[in-house]
Amino acid sequence: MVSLFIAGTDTDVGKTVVTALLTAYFHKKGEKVIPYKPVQSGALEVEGKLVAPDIQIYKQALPELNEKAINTYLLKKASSPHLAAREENIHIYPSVIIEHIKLLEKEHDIVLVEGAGGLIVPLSDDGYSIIHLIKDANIPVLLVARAGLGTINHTILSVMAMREAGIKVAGIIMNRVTKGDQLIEQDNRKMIEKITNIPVFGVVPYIENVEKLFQDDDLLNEILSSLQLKEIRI
Ligand SMILES: Nc1ncnc2c1ncn2[C@@H]1O[C@H](COP(=O)(O)OP(=O)(O)OP(=O)(O)O)[C@@H](O)[C@H]1O
Ligand SMILES: C[C@H](N)[C@H](N)CCCCCC(=O)O
Ligand SMILES: [Mg+2]
Repeated sequence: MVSLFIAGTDTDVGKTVVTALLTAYFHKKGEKVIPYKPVQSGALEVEGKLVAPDIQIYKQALPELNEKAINTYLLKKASSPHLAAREENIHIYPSVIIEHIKLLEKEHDIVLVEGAGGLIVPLSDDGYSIIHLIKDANIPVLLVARAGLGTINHTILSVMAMREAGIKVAGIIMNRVTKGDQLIEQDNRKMIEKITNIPVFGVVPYIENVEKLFQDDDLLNEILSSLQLKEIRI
């Protein structure tokens, strides 16, 4: 039915953790939700097989996920997808990804599409990037941003780029990937909301052991209830 693109201000900001949290949230609400990682670079080798690291986290939130249905391009090099694809003589076709999103939309209430890195991350040598894919797929964005020092610039630049591209930004979720100065983090949230006029739905706390998060229902429910996810309008 509907899709939400989980974009980030950078790589390693927590798009996967937020996608998995949203998967758990919508599943608990009884929605038929599916996360989709169209392009995964930095594939992991597990028992001689290449697997997508992000999907391993999704499966902690929703164990019954079929990996083949939620990843289209699986690339070895832990780099920008355009380089990883070039290294393997693979071409990433946006049309293939968009078609797959439409197929998933037919079978689910909500599709959560995770990007790769930040917004201006090329998928091919011609510079076609994640932001172009979002525009062509015509999907609203939930932007994931670090909570700490440096995020004001990254987040507002990302919002400016999406606005210039005519992309709808549904909201922002900030993420404590590190334990930083709380005064800075609280002020970051206020300044970002004030300057962008986009709601920050909440701040994901620093999680001591992400691997165990989805087995700890109390912690999971505590984090989910601390985020104003009911405010997300798709
Ligand atoms: N709130 C948090 N507390 C502690 N660690 C976190 C938190 N959020 C993310 N991490 C850790 O930070 C790293 C990067 O997170 P994640 O993989 O979600 O980033 P990403 O934006 O999806 O990266 P990519 O661009 O590779 O997809 C991971 O090791 C993850 O476990
Ligand atoms: C390998 C990494 N974990 C991501 N999958 C891809 C990040 C691409 C970042 C490109 C860039 O901004 O320089
Ligand atoms: Mg990720």
